[in-house]
Amino acid sequence: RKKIILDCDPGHDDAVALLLAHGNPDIELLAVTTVVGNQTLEKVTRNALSVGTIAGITGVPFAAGCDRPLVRSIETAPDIHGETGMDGPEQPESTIELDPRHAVDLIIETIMAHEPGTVTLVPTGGLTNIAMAARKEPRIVERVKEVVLMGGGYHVGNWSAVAEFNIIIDPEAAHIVFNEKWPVVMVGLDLTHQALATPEVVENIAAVGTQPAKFVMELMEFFTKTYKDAQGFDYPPVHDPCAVAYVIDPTVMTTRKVPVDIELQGKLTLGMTVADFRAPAPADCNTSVAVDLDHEKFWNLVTDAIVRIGDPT
Ligand SMILES: Nc1ccc([C@@H]2N[C@H](CO)[C@@H](O)[C@H]2O)cc1
Ligand SMILES: [Ca+2]
Repeated sequence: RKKIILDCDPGHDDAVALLLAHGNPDIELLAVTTVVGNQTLEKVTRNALSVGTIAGITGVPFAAGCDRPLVRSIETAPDIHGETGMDGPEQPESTIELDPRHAVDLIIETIMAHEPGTVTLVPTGGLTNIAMAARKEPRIVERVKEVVLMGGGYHVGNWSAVAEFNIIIDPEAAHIVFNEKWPVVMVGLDLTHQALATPEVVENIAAVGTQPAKFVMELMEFFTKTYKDAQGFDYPPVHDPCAVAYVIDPTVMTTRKVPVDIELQGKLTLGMTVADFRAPAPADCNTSVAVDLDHEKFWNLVTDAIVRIGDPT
């Protein structure tokens, strides 16, 4: 099984990523950590615990991390995720106790406790916790198998013309993560904008008929409305589970090995993930970007995970 740490900011799509990671039999979820992003740290942490409760996740530590970016001030996304960060469904009170450790320490301890090259880091929010972990314990960089992150976009932006939310809310953290010597797979908007929750997709999930399925359906109803109002999409792109899907089955998408660096100075381009497609990629290039999604295979993974979760509560 593939061991992962999910660092997230739930977030409607982070919630689906967590359900996919928990439900898929090939993934061993070692830890769930939260970071400020879609909403404040307090709100996204409450949301993560709610999803864990609904999914019946036990024996997995949940820890909260950084409550603001390394340098810049907090920027949240209530226009998409609402005031709670996961508006739409009723949220149960959590039955999961938050781990007392800081997320950065839980990330470090988890990686150092497992064989080198066996733990995959899956960030689906801003990269503040990941950057802090690499600075506090540089040895995690050569031990991590790979970093598979939802973020960026080589030709697409959503928080500016050329920058994506997870990167631009903490571009200094992103610069650290993309420039460490670990392998980075960037699952950006170019890919995730193909992961649309169409009515057919939502119907297939609703047909599972369980409480978690109902929860996802209600998440998607809200996400559909806000994505339409705020970004003019007919159907919402469910970004974060794409990163988990890649870890489960890399053939669910195509990738290109290209150098990627983060713009920190641009007036118009701050937070842009600048990908250099000029061939050939340098031999020491440790970054790749996701290009084409196998839509059918992806949504089958998500629906299958929800089926496997059953009705735990
Ligand atoms: N408009 C908008 C803002 C933030 C996000 C969140 N950031 C990433 C997509 O930009 C995902 O991780 C998602 O949780 C999605 C849409
Ligand atoms: Ca997210």
